[in-house]
Amino acid sequence: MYRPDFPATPFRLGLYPVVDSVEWIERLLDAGVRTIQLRIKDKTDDAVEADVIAAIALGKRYAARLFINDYWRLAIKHQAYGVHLGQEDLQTTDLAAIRQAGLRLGVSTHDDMEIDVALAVRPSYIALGHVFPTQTKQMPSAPQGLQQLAAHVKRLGDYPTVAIGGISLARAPAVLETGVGSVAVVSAITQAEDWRKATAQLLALAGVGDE
Ligand SMILES: Cc1ncc(COP(=O)(O)OP(=O)(O)O)c(N)n1
Ligand SMILES: Cc1nc(C(=O)O)sc1CCOP(=O)(O)O
Ligand SMILES: [Mg+2]
Repeated sequence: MYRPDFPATPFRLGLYPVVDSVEWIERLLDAGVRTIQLRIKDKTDDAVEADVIAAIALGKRYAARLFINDYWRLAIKHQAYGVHLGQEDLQTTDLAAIRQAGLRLGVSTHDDMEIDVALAVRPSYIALGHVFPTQTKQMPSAPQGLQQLAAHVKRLGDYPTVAIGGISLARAPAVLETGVGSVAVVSAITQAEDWRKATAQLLALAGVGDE
């Protein structure tokens, strides 16, 4: 069986909001979230560096697991807890530098072949998406659905996993029933009528993750 070749995360990362600003990071950490990602798209490193520094500082202040999406050089430079990368990023990233710097690595996957690629990298966790249709990101593939998610979770055994894509409060219980270690959400929190209530309800279902 495969084991991570990057620093470990707990199997259960719990509720994992993916957000695009330092303001959201601070709000959600203050609301009790302990696994979170800063996902700012299509900017230069220079343009996002101040936000990356601020997000990492907040992650440390709240003893949270703060992942930086895409900007792996900045994540290393400022010592984030971890980095999240997509499949296409794997070809252009210095993975050894991330490992040597002691950062955790999460990798996106969307089917069995992408899981093979991810397992070859032996990241800290494997993200499984998109489970349901999503309005947040244009996806080239079809939603995998709960059955396929459950099959992936079973295949991966005790490898840490994160489900993402179209996960709402109503759908979260069925997602968690697959045995996946974490649910990552964007719109279920950021587009909620009452984000505090939505976060509290999702935390009650998915938890804050294990130590
Ligand atoms: C937890 C988690 N899972 C998947 C993704 C998607 O990452 P990626 O494929 O790199 O796509 P972008 O988010 O960069 O558009 C994620 N960010 N987080
Ligand atoms: C950023 C992202 N990555 C996905 C993947 O499948 O890799 S799905 C997704 C968007 C998730 O947003 P929401 O919770 O609003 O559906
Ligand atoms: Mg990415």
